[in-house]
Amino acid sequence: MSEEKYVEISNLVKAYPNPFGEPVAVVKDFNLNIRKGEVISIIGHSGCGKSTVLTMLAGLNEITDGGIIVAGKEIDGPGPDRAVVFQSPCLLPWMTSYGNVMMGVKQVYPHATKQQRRVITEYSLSVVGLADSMHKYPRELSGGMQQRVGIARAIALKPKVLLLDEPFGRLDSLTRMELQDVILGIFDREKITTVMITHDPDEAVFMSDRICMMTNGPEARVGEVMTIDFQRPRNREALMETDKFYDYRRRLLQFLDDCEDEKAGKGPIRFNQSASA
Ligand SMILES: Nc1ncnc2c1ncn2[C@@H]1O[C@H](COP(=O)(O)OP(=O)(O)OP(=O)(O)O)[C@@H](O)[C@H]1O
Repeated sequence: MSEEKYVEISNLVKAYPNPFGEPVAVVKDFNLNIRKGEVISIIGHSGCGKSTVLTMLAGLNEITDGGIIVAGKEIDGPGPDRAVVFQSPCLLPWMTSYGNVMMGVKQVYPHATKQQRRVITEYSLSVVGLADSMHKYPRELSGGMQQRVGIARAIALKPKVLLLDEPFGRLDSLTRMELQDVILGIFDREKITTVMITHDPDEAVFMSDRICMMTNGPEARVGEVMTIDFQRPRNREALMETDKFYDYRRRLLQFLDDCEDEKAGKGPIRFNQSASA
């Protein structure tokens, strides 16, 4: 298994039926290789197919054509090697934060002792800053805290790949920044290979090693991949003082503008030819 191609997405196609039942390829010939420990953001206009790609990676959405290999193994349905965090954490309301995380831990570590499971659960909750709220029920937690439980639940499974589908999408901007810092801390500590969907160019630049920009659908594909050359651990204030941050941000916005122009028939997208997947 190659560390350079820890995740290999090759010629991925997804077709959904249109109202007449005919297949329409929403995503077509989507190619991307992801290194072990790398953090990749996927950005693109609404409806281009970002969640479609992520749910195929999660094994929750059937692949029409092409394939995905994770750590040397072709994926075929969901598995504990890939943990997903959605916009809403969907916690079981009758269980505490601890209970919600423990539930997944029990499934993934059936042979661990009670003590080992307790350590994993408590560690995951403390990593997301919930050491003092482990025994609270979801109704006693704010939206941001609930999302922290969702993240703890995902990392407790020690996944090979962490999949984040707009994990901060429903949060106010302050909570969003707090959670971005929590996730960045996890990247630094756990070095989990991560694919994250976002609509926010600043978030993409701040958090990613590379940003995969998707063209508009139908037949959406990788338009350009931009490497974000900032050291980790990252500090928001320091990054935002660099010209590089704004150069990256400008390029992202330019790409998204070009996609809009292409859709409006104003001409082809001027992809950056030096970028590669
Ligand atoms: N189950 C489905 N059946 C038919 N069409 C679907 C289905 N799921 C998604 N689509 C269509 O596929 C396209 C891509 O949807 P997807 O949710 O992947 O886009 P997205 O980029 O994640 O959007 P957003 O940014 O708004 O969340 C959209 O046109 C959507 O309407």
